[in-house]
Amino acid sequence: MIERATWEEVISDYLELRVEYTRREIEVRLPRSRALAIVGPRRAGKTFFLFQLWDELDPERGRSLYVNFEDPRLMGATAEDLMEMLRSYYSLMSVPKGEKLLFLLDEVQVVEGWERFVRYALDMGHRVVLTGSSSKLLSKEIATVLRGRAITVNLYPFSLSEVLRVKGLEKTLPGLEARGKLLGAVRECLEWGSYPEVVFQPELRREILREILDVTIYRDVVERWRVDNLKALRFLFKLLASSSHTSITKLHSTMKSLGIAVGKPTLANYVEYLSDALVVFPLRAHVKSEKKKELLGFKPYFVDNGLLHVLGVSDRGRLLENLVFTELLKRDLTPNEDFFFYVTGGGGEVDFIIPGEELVQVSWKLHPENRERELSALIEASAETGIRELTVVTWEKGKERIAKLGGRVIRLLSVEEWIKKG
Ligand SMILES: Nc1ncnc2c1ncn2[C@@H]1O[C@H](COP(=O)(O)OP(=O)(O)OP(=O)(O)O)[C@@H](O)[C@H]1O
Repeated sequence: MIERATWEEVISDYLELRVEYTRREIEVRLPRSRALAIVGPRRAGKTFFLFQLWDELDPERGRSLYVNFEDPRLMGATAEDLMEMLRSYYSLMSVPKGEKLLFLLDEVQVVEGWERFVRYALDMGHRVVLTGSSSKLLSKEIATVLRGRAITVNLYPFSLSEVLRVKGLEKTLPGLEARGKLLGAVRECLEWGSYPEVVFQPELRREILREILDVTIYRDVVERWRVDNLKALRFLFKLLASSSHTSITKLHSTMKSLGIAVGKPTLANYVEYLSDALVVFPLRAHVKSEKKKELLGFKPYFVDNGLLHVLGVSDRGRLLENLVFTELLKRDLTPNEDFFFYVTGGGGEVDFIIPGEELVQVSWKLHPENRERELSALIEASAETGIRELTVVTWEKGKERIAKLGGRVIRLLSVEEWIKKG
């Protein structure tokens, strides 16, 4: 039981708390009668985004309260305590009972029965924004426990354009020096990713990324799912980082050949746990037949390039492909729902297909040896799907801006040109 005096202290402490943050470029609507759940991987900035929303929705903080339930003063809080929180707020702030409030509930999953309070608050006409860490509360679970009374917004590490804004480089200025700085910033994202802490404290980036990996693996996967074969999980994680295209069968045989004993169903579960923790995304092929989809395996992508880096990945092509993947995520596209990879009838592969919209091929550089392969896969995929928006994203910019082939036009963009277009 949390006493009223404790609630009053907690509520007023948070009302006074000011957080300096970089504005995120994420649009949200907060409808009445539904809670807004902010969902994302560890350390992406969910708490900081709550503070941004607080400033946007109630800048005076006159009819709202923020509570972080990991506050040690609130240990053991239950749904009944949340009712006491509400009463304490009305009396502390001398607000007439029944006045509509905005609740910002951080790490709400630690409160036993939180969903009952949220449903009650919505029924009473209050507005609710919440975050839950993926160790206990997955986005799909939020939808279930709130019985459809939540909308979710996905929050990932900074997008490239957010990083450029942080560094004051969002408007490209003419001149070699400005271009050099811009390329330097994009290269840093390619190698070190864009977790906010990494962007703000580059001198500590290796340690920060290692800590994020550990928290994700131990708290969101091992503890949550009671994984007992830690050796297999850690090895799998590394293997996923170094594989650009794989399948459970392939992973299983690689591990077997290295003497790591783990069953195929267990491996499939581990991949799912990592994907629930929003750290690894197994991207599937865009095909109707489930059997074919299974046969084509998946392409593992990571939520941030920095994680790949500390896992020892240095292949530039893989890093660039992953960067493009993370940008698609940040455009609010959901892997395996809104985008996939594509395999043509002739066996050519296109890295990303947004069905009905766009085909995107990623290549470090187009040169005579790979040009034909990369472009003809796009042309073939275009003929098969009817998609005419065709792009090749490269790192090294050639002189060519567009390629005309097979009666189609393909845009050749460097990664910084491509993000501007998005
Ligand atoms: N918008 C931002 N502006 C400036 N710094 C930020 C921003 N977002 C995040 N950070 C930095 O990243 C750190 C982690 O952010 P935050 O605590 O919001 O992440 P989280 O997603 O809530 O993490 P967890 O899942 O571990 O609870 C912050 O302590 C801050 O240093």
